[in-house]
Amino acid sequence: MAAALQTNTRLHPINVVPGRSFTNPSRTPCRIRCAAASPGKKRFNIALLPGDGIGPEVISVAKNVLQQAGSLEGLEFDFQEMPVGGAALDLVGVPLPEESFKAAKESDAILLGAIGGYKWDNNEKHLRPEMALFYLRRDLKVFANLRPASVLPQLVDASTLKREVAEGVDMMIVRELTGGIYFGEPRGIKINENGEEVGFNTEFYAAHEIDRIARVAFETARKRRGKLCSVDKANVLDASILWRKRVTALASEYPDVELSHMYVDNAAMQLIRDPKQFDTIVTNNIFGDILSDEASMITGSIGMLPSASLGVSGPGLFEPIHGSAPDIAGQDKANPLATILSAAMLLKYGLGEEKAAKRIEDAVLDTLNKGFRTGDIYSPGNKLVGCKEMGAEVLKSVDSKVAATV
Ligand SMILES: NC(=O)c1ccc[n+]([C@@H]2O[C@H](COP(=O)([O-])OP(=O)(O)OC[C@H]3O[C@@H](n4cnc5c(N)ncnc54)[C@H](O)[C@@H]3O)[C@@H](O)[C@H]2O)c1
Ligand SMILES: CC(C)[C@H](C(=O)O)[C@@H](O)C(=O)O
Repeated sequence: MAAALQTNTRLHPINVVPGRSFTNPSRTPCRIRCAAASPGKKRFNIALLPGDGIGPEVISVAKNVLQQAGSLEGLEFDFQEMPVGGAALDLVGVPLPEESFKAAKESDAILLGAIGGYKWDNNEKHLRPEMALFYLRRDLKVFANLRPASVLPQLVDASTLKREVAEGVDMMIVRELTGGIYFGEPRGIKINENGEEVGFNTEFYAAHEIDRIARVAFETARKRRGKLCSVDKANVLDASILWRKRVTALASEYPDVELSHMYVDNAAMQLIRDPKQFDTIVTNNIFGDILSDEASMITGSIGMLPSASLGVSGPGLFEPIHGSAPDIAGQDKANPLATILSAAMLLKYGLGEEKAAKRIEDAVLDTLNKGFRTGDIYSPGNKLVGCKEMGAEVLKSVDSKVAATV
């Protein structure tokens, strides 16, 4: 298997900023040999963007799981690993090198680790690692961010909420990803008429942006338990008033979906009070960012939550919802399950390969059933493992499923 892994890994030279370049240890892909070696297999190009901090640790583990689950379903992957975020800043001076974007854009799907870290925290805004995420999301036009948050039976005791509150929680947060205050104009920092510095951003939504995310959410709810809660701040914000109006107008097209509305401050409270009341939540960019981090703790850890960012066409972007966790980076402490489950979402939503996705989901459950836990989801009586060992155990479970089904 290791040979196949290496053969399929494409490491390309990058030339981005004039006068500055770097070359990855170049290994030419052997397309002909690979294709000849496995006739009849479906092949996909996957862009791997490990990023910073724990990003490379969780991506390396998730890549192996993706490769193995895929190969058991007749899929072959050409992986192209490219720098983004702080890693790219250090190499070529920009957070999203053109070559990295090109590789992502031309791939069939993108798996991203995480971006950011203390080292670059004081950079000017356009030179912050996080800008890579904004450019990727905006330029790939992946406006719909699906963030599932389910309490797995194996992890009820890892939740910070009481068992009876956490047990059975299963929700999908549909976060608008390419609009709102993250991208609205005007924004900036300037000196006002009193000579004082002022910082400002604009929460901006056009009707079509609300409609398209609302449609994704209605469709999502329809395939789940048929309940959609739209979260806004329509008692204060004009953009939210329009949001609520458009979502309400669309409801007549989805009579099978029960629509409700909730103010975001109440939603933050209700998520902790009675999270089981939620099935599908649809909300704007910033509220979705905050509520999904909150929801992650109901499930036990932010290290558990995957995400899929999808547009109308082109590759989807798949990433854990957590960040680069600089406090534990390089210590083999990261929980790789959010990234492994993002790989499952990549297979399901990005490539339409549901069977391979299921293999990964089953393997994660199997690994948890065997009692393996990283520190963030550890509870007494289980076996504490690091990122690598957790990955190795999931890989074993992917394999053992084969033995059971062959
Ligand atoms: N999508 C992304 O790439 C993304 C998302 C959020 C934050 N960030 C960036 O990451 C950096 C750190 O941000 P932060 O500290 O606010 O959030 P974070 O998510 O990186 O970490 C918050 C806390 O959760 C823990 N944690 C996160 N992921 C974990 C995992 N897989 N396993 C175990 N523990 C985990 C961390 O150790 C930390 O204590 C910042 O630069 C931020 O901008 C990036
Ligand atoms: C790092 C940051 C820019 C990002 C966001 O706010 O979208 C993160 O919190 C996320 O959820 O992916």
